[in-house]
Amino acid sequence: MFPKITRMNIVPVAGEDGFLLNLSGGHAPWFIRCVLVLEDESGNRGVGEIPSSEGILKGLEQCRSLVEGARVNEVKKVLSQSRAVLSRNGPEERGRQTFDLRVAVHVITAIESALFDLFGQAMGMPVADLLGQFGRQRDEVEALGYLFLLGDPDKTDLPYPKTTNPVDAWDEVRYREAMTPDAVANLARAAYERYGFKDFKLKGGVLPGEKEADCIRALHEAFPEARLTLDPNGAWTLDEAVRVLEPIKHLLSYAEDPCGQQGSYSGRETMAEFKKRTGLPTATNMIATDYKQLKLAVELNAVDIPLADCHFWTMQGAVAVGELCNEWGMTWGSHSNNHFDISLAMMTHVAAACPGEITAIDTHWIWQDGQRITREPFQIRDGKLKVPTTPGLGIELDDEKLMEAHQKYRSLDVTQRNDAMAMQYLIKGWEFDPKRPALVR
Ligand SMILES: O=C([O-])C(=O)C[C@H](O)[C@@H](O)C(=O)[O-]
Ligand SMILES: [Mg+2]
Repeated sequence: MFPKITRMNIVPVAGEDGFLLNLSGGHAPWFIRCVLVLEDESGNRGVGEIPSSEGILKGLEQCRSLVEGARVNEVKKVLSQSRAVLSRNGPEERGRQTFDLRVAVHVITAIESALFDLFGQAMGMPVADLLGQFGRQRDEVEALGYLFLLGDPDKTDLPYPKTTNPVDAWDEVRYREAMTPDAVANLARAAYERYGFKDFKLKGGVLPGEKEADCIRALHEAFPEARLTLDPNGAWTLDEAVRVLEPIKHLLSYAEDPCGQQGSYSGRETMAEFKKRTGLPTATNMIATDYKQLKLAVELNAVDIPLADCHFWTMQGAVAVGELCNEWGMTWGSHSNNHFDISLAMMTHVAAACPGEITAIDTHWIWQDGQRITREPFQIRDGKLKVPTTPGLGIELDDEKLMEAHQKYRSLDVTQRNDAMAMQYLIKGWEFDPKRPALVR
């Protein structure tokens, strides 16, 4: 008999973040996540990490009675019951922010991750080996260097982290203003030195498009061999996207959400048109975020690289997208938001189980590196993450660090990401506009 789950702990947590800029505004000095910890009768613990919001915390509570008392091998039963309960809350929208505002899919993922962690431990198998039709497909997962334009923290009175004892170039640059092509190339060099990335992505949707194209030119000059992409989160109109990216298309491997919903045209329609007009492959974490959207995106030939982040596709869902991509001649990739080391492990296992050639996964980890809630966070070396061979997710929770992160959450009095708050220090009264780069006001 497999052990029963005796306890479900829902632990909202917070960590430190820099002044990272994007279409939604500027990151606050903190980021908010939710950790789910399941304990079973044999004393094992399983964990999951997702974004946090009041809705998500409530959604997890709604599933408590389905999880507690279940056996650790009842993964599918618990997940389908949870799905049914959550569906009664009504339909949900991703929204137009750079981040996904849905509840149910995140709640399911937290439960799924913690259950697979426990089930894997009971079976003596790593989660990657249990996922998808084929299990583990690789022992190392490539990650990309995820770069951001950075606001000047000294223009705010917010408690942004400061580096006191830099150990390397990355520590020198990660919390300082970076608004020029040179500064972006410097970030890439410093990140390369520490992590060995072969690919880079620049978060756009901040400056006028042409200025961001100049940053790509600087990145190419610094790393002529690197696969590069620019992601304005759909801020540009179709014409703007073509105008900005056509001159640098030979430097880009693909364009991520260059345009999106525009007037009466859907994001899938404008992206399909963008692909026709430029010949550039496209990636998205905005217009193919569930099966219906993915079907429409494929029918319209709008997307080459669905960035199926397990946090909003579920772990099994993300691998299913990877399997479809492999069959349909598309390329699987993963999006990310700020995250702790549990999510890093979840994304690594998921990417390991996707068959065929996949693209380097996004991770915000480089901005959080040094913080942890597990004893030994996975490391990025030579641009890669090793997929563990130990049972479950292969991580061990550090209770003291978890409590520290929870105390930080409690001290903040915020329950959800809000990038407008910090942005208002740079532009008084700043408000989100999905069709205008953050500093174009
Ligand atoms: O690829 C993306 O769209 C993201 O990583 C979305 C995130 O919300 C990003 O914009 C951020 O962290 O500011
Ligand atoms: Mg994106």
